[in-house]
Amino acid sequence: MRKIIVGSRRSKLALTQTNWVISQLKELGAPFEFEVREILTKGDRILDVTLSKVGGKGLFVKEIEQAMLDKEIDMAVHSMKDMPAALPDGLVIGSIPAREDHRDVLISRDGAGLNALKEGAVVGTSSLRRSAQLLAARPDLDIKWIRGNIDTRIGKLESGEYDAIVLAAAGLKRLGWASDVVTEFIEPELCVPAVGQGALSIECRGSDEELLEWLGKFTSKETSLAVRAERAFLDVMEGGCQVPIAGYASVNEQEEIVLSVLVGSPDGKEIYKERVTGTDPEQLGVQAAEKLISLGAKRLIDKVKQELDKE
Ligand SMILES: NCc1[nH]cc(CCC(=O)O)c1CC(=O)O
Repeated sequence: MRKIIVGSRRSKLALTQTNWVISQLKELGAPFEFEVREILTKGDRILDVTLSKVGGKGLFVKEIEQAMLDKEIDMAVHSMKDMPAALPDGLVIGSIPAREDHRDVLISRDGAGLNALKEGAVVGTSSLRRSAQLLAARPDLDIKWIRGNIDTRIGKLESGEYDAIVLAAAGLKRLGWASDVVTEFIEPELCVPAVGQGALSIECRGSDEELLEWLGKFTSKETSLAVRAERAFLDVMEGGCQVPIAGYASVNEQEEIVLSVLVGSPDGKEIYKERVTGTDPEQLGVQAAEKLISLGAKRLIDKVKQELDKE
């Protein structure tokens, strides 16, 4: 029986996602043995500075992709939102399973939701996207950087370092946290999620037809369409981590893709937002990007990039 080596980051979330995919493949009857090989990525090593300053997207996937090209591993399960828009030659996304909750959540110490947080409350987040949109809704908030895994973040909230924290619902749910730890689920109308948030990407070599055949069996058609539209948008914007960029799509009852996108300044004072509907995911992503660009979003991205280069 062929042995599939699955590369994974060492975090609890990454290993949980990896083992979930393996169990799905086994349940489908895939004729493979599996071995999980842990890989330490740059994103895991760098914990002391904001990720936006050390090269943005791709930090969690590059080493894993190299190991796949070198045939040290055969496949890997990533959080879709950690994947850059472009894949290296030779690798493909073999499966996009059905999406987990796409929303961000707020967890506060005293049970106050976003609107009820006290004036100047300290809110922990590690994403410019969240910071921009939270500040657009509540300019008085004191956004403070927070990193570490979910347990660490909740620990920092409980110790009083923060009045509230904002993180992805999907991570919490996958790790089995009960939804009663959540104070408020933040809908996309208030905070557009990150491109790919809540979705998984199963990557393998494009030449591995045997594995691809099995991976294709648990692809979700709806999630694939949505994520393709979001990533086509991301590909045009090329924002990486430096600029707050958000994109979320779903498929409606008429089987059309509805894509909401946003670009803003980190302080939330300048926000560009659009919603487009269509049937071709790649065209729709490009159309959304062009709309934002015509509103002035590209100027904002270039400005933020220049400011970072100066530092
Ligand atoms: N930024 C890191 C990250 N990458 C993927 C998830 C889990 C949620 C997901 O799969 O989208 C998280 C945690 C978070 O944002 O709170």
